[in-house]
Amino acid sequence: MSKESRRREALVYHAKPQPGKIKIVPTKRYSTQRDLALAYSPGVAEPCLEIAKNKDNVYKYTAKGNLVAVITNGTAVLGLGDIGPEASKPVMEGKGLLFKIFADIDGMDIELDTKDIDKFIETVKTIAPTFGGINLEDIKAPEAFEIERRLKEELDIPVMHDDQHGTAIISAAALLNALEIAEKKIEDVKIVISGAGAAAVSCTRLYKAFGAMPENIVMLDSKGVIRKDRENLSKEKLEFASDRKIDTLEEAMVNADVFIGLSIADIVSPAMLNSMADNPIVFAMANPDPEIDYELAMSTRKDIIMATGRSDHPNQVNNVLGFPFIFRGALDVRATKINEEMKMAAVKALAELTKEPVPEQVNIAYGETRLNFGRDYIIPKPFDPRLIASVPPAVAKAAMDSGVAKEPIEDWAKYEEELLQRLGNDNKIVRLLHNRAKTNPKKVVFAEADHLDILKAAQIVLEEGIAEPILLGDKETILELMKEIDFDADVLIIDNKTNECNEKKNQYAKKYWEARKRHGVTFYDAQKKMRDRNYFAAMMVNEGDADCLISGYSRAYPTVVRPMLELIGKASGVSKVAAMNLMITERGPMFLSDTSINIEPTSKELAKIAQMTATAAKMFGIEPVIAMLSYANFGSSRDDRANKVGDAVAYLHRHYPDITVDGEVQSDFALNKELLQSQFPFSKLAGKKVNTLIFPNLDSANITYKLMKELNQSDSIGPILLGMNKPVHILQLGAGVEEIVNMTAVAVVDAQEKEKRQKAAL
Ligand SMILES: NC(=O)C1=CN([C@@H]2O[C@H](COP(=O)(O)OP(=O)(O)OC[C@H]3O[C@@H](n4cnc5c(N)ncnc54)[C@H](OP(=O)(O)O)[C@@H]3O)[C@@H](O)[C@H]2O)C=CC1
Ligand SMILES: CC(=O)C(=O)O
Ligand SMILES: [Mg+2]
Repeated sequence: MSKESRRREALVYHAKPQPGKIKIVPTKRYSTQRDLALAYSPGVAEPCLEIAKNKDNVYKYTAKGNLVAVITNGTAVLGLGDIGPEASKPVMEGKGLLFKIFADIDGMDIELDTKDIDKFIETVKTIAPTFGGINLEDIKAPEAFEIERRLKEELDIPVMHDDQHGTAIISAAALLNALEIAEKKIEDVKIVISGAGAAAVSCTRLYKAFGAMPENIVMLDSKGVIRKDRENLSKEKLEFASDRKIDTLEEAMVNADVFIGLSIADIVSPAMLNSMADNPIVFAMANPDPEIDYELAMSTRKDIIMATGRSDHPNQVNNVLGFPFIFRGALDVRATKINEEMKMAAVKALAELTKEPVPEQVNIAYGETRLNFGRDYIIPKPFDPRLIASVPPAVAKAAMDSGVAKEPIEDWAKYEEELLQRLGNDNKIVRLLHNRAKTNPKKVVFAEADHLDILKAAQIVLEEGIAEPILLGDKETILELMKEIDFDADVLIIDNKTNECNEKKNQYAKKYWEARKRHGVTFYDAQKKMRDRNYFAAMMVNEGDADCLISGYSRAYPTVVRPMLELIGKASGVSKVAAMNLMITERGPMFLSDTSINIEPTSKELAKIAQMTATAAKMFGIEPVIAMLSYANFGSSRDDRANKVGDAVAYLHRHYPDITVDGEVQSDFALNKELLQSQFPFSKLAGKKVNTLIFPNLDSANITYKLMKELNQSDSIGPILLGMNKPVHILQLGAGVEEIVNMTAVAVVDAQEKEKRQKAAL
């Protein structure tokens, strides 16, 4: 993606559909008069009085315990410098977003319009009763040091300057691992630190705590090497002043083993890298642009172990890996501080986690085939779901052992489960899907490309690397709409209504006629059909001119399914196709079938639908646990409709013993694992978390998924066609851009899977 398109995309991302990145939502019922009488006057007086009696009750009755203030004055925003409180707000909202998605903490950004240390401290102290923790952010040194020190002394909630300690923790973990790979000892290595601000000073202090020798360290600020004989050094700079009689970065880099960049962009040259010792470790962490460009560094030396603060290269050494998890652990034991012991525990947990086998879903999420501890993987990836279960417990335990925890944890297994549940409702599965598509993008024909939303989606999938779009539709309209959204990429546009396309139309018509001539289709009919974009698009897929097809945006579902069934047909061994919806729910992703095709399936068809749904769930990296739903439980009714579901289960148990499936079962039992365990302990679902629901007929499935979508605002992907011979997917009438993008990713992954199966069959 070019810098200019990233700029535009970032601005639109922040501006639309509503400005900013976070909002506040209520967590309690509020619909009736009775609810409001509890939420507000008179009921609200009761918790007020309890808290007035004992301040600690504020943790029991309010959101304080999970609320962290992200506070700045905008004086050192990323590497952009002193850009002021308003301009820093997107970064602070971003931290709030990261707090939420990685650790389920509510992060509230607060931008203060003051550079006066006392005023800053006084303000934070005044608002501190609201919060469970204070995350100081992007405040320049040396003010940041005094602000943090005094607030830590004067407040009894955890206070952490993220740029200092978050960065120190992450970079120390990465450094320890990089040194292990380079086979060097921290006591021996020569370290150059570029930057002498908040981040650099704290990082260097922590490296010293892990064994780095002061005489091996050279630190530089904007004026060059910080020498002991330099005048007017702050006390923090003096702490790292060097005896060496050198002045420049160029001189400092000669024979250095480690370069730590916490300063500004583009100050390291290839020549400097070449002057470093063997297996040099280079952490160029300035944001958004590092001290040396990643590609430039990697092309300069092959033996380099390189990291940046950015997410678009391997080894992202960025405090995003730290602050969400450190505060999670601190809040969960009501720590009064974040102390050295807690920081060291976080470093060790991160360093050790890197050496554990990486779960497949992390590989998929990052489009990697096999992440393994080594030069390109010295620190876990932020989307690693194991982080939440590793770092907060380590931090919480250290808080307890060092005596700063007010509410110690007793049941660690339960705590770990609670941590994992906190992340149940995010968009991991969508991310996983997109990243999987990106590993091997396919050619997708959009059969209704002369619609704005389709074009917007096509632009996104192209720019994201999910797919290579082919735009089918009225060329003039397409070009006009593309101009409207600045979609200026060179993509293939096909207008099957024009004469330009006659050759292809004839070729496809001939093929179609060959296949259908004994079904009453004349060559003239076939030619006419090829003017219909769904027929034309289906032939493109059949003939290999496109890998997948997306249609249905502007037409009713059945009118689009029909030509697809006629031309593309079912996969071998499939008697009936079906459709599945993936719902993103509070309890995690759920697969629902058959939501769109089979009105009253027989028991055998129902079994087949379950089996196809199981295969599709695996495509999303999820092991299906299937409940076959009914109004009855395990033979409690002799009615034909309940028997049908019971027979389907018996068929599945006989023919597909590896699938975890049971029923017939009512939906409340299926979704409540304790209830099921207590009443039907013999069931294959007992004690398991059901993630796939197979409905007895189309009425129940379709009504349920639409109700969930509308009532719960659950995101839905689908209906995803199951059992087709080629990756063809049909949108819901008027689907939104996000839905179209997601369906395109489904189509691409479907194509990848079909390709894999074909290769395996050869
Ligand atoms: N990857 C990550 O997780 C993180 C990265 N960072 C990055 O680190 C950088 C510094 O942040 P922070 O410490 O908060 O900011 P500060 O403002 O506290 O410090 C900036 C430091 O950079 C020094 N500097 C400026 N120009 C040069 C130069 N040409 N050569 C050497 N040093 C120079 C300044 O020198 P002087 O003292 O003379 O003014 C100052 O010491 C930013 O780019 C930020 O994005 C920060 C935190 C986390
Ligand atoms: C990552 C971060 O906090 C910074 O660059 O300031
Ligand atoms: Mg920062």
